[in-house]
Amino acid sequence: KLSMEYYKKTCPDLESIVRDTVTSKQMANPTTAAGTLRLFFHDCMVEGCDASILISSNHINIAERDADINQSLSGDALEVVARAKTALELTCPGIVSCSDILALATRNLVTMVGGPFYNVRLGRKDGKVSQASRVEANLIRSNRTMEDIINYFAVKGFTIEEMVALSGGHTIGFSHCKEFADRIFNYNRTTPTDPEMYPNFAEGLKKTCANYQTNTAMSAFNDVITPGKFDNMYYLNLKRGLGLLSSDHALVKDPRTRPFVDLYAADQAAFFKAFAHAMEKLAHQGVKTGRKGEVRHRCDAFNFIQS
Ligand code: HEM
Ligand SMILES: [Ca+2]
Ligand SMILES: [Ca+2]
Repeated sequence: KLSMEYYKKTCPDLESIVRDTVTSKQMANPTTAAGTLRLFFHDCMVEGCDASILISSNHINIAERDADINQSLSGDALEVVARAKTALELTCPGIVSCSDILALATRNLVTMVGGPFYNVRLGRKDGKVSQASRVEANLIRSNRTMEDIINYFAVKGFTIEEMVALSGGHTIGFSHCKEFADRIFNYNRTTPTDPEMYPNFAEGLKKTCANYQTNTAMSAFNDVITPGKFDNMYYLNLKRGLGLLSSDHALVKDPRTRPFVDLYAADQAAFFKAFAHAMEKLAHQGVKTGRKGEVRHRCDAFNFIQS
């Protein structure tokens, strides 16, 4: 359904316009790459890769962006897509969908910070539904069991190996303290801190997050060793007790996921190959073509609501 040549005639400069926009944004704001990767994941898992995540709420609709789990999505990520859209509307107005822009921007940003290149096929249409109430059932929280996480990804069509590879997205970016506070302050009745966390790491996190309930912006890097570089350090960290989220650490505990953690920790090329493959699959999740969607004029509003 999707193709590499989709905009070849109608917008031949698409790739270079997206590349230029993304490069200057990432250089000015180095957190853009991680923010955009997470934005893309949250888009594709809810209504498919259709830019439903980019819609703003208005008086008649509470959009996905306003669901609790999406409150922490990156403003820089939303902005890089909006900037690319503005540039594209000047060159080829009404042609390129916001969902294709997000897919391309994500790939370029992952590659820019050191991750693998993969092909992004194009021709997605933008969705006409974006409801906050449909988000929670389609995304998963880091405090869930590995059983739940495996099942969640299976329902979306991903194998255990693909899930472990996609979790490697946490090799970049950060998490707010509330996402892992239970692991350091409230682990169980016998100990406040997960004893499987590397002690100095846990101590550092406790300091960073000491006032997290009042200082809600406090956060920690997902990959404490190479937070800005897309590499396999995430898996090496997991083996040393340096995983941040409960769902990260659970990957080394569960016998179904552990072999893949070991493989990707030992072999970055194997991780890159698996990640690239899984991202291509993610990018095809529930895509809409033809009349099932539209090409938005602006990424934060449906066409039919615009005056
Ligand atoms: C097991 C499923 C997953 C869970 C439970 C999970 C959970 C989380 C949580 C709680 C955060 C922190 C959000 C914040 O506090 O701002 C986060 C951040 C992030 N996640 Fe995931 N995630 C999962 C899978 C993925 C996947 C599949 C990707 C992409 C391939 C991904 C990419 C990211 C990135 C890049 C960040 C950092 C965002 C930033 O720095 O702005 N995650 N994730
Ligand atoms: Ca979506
Ligand atoms: Ca890293």
